[in-house]
Amino acid sequence: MGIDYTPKQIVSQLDKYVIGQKSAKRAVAVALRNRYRRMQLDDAIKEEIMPKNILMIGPTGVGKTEIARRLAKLVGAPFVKVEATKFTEVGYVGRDVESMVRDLVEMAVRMIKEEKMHEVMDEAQRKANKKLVSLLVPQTKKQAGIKNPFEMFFSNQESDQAENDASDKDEDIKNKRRQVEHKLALGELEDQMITVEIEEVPPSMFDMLQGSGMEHMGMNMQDAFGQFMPSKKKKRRLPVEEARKVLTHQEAQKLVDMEEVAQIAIERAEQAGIIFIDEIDKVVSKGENMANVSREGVQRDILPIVEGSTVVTKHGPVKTDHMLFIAAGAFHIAKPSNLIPELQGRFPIRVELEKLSTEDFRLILTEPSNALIKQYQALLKTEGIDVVFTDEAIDRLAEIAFQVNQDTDNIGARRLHTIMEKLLEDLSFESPEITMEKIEITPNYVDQKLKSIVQNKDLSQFIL
Ligand SMILES: Nc1ncnc2c1ncn2[C@@H]1O[C@H](COP(=O)(O)OP(=O)(O)OP(=O)(O)O)[C@@H](O)[C@H]1O
Repeated sequence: MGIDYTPKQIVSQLDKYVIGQKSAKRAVAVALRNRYRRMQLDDAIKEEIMPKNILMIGPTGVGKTEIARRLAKLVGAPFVKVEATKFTEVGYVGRDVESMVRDLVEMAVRMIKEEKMHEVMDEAQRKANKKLVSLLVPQTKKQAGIKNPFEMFFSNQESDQAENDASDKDEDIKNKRRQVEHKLALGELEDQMITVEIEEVPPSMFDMLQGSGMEHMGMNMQDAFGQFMPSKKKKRRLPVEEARKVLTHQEAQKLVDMEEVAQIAIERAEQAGIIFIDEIDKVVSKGENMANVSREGVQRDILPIVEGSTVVTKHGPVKTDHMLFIAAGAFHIAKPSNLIPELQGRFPIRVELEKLSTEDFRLILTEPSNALIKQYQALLKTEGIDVVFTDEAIDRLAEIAFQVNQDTDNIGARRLHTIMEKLLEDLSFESPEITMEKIEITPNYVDQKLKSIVQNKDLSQFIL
């Protein structure tokens, strides 16, 4: 799935979402292609080739995460983003570094489960429809006694004789079921209320211990306690239309072999997983005090995972050797050379991301497939309003974003989110009552909504 993209193809796909940042895009494209190249080799040499991890250096909000996340999506690779600062050294309270691998596997399991559920959807739907029929026309007299919508259609057909004569009754039920099936197929029973049983799977001991730094203990405890935590069943009354969705989901879950899912997920995480470690520069020490020593400890703990080790997860052991790690940081104060040497060696590809210019902001607002302006336009269109931005208005917004970033904190393209929200706040509130079909956003409109805030530094720190 996309794994055979050439680097050029990858870059051009990334261009759809991320403006500029050419060298970072090229680096991840090559890393991905190398994976594909490795796959073509025979096992002996394949095992020898380790992925070349990437260090992205650049200020906040310039597209580091976006590039990695889009890349993963493009090729169906499991992806997690973690903050290096959330980890503490082994033995201290906080997340242990291995949790990033467990999170990746969880992500892979969700992904594969979704894929598998999709594959069995037709069969699940057929089964759900069958179940709906038997809920609407229960088999036994006792069940038939439960008030159900079917009675509204067929209760007059029930007779004492049918009660006594088993085969007549069977025939009767068959007929009723056929009729209900027909009505269901025609969509005539969609609003009927029925009672369905919903199974709630309780969290496992392992899940409960996640994040407590005691996950490894959970491995054994899960076995010990698992049997005391049966799944709960809850009854809910729902219209047929909703009940069908619930039943289809339940049937699909039953059809999916979770052991197979776990196995494929582990393989996918091992071979294609991408772990994005943000704020790596914040765990860099200069060795001056205790706090710094503990930061270095985090790097030492991360090292074996990046070098390749086996992490125990509830789905089984996972090897990290061929996962791709992308570490990122602003490196304003610390430098990559302040990382412990072994870790530096594991991130041989260094790419710098550029600060974003006014022109970049203009492009980010308009060009990407998911550009903010397109998103707001789509939202307001649902109220029947066409919001049109003049080129000058977009220029003005880009200038404001740039200026506020300079005057307050530079949060990169994230500034555009707050600015757009403020700009369209009133319109979003009033749009259901507005009768105009087209609203033009002009530089004047932009100034009217934002100028006073931009000019007041204290205010813009809070609002924009
Ligand atoms: N070059 C860009 N092109 C398009 N959108 C961008 C770009 N840079 C940032 N954005 C948008 O800004 C937001 C933040 O970007 P992103 O998460 O990539 O930041 P980052 O560089 O990883 O920063 P941090 O390290 O603080 O997480 C996202 O919504 C992203 O879509």
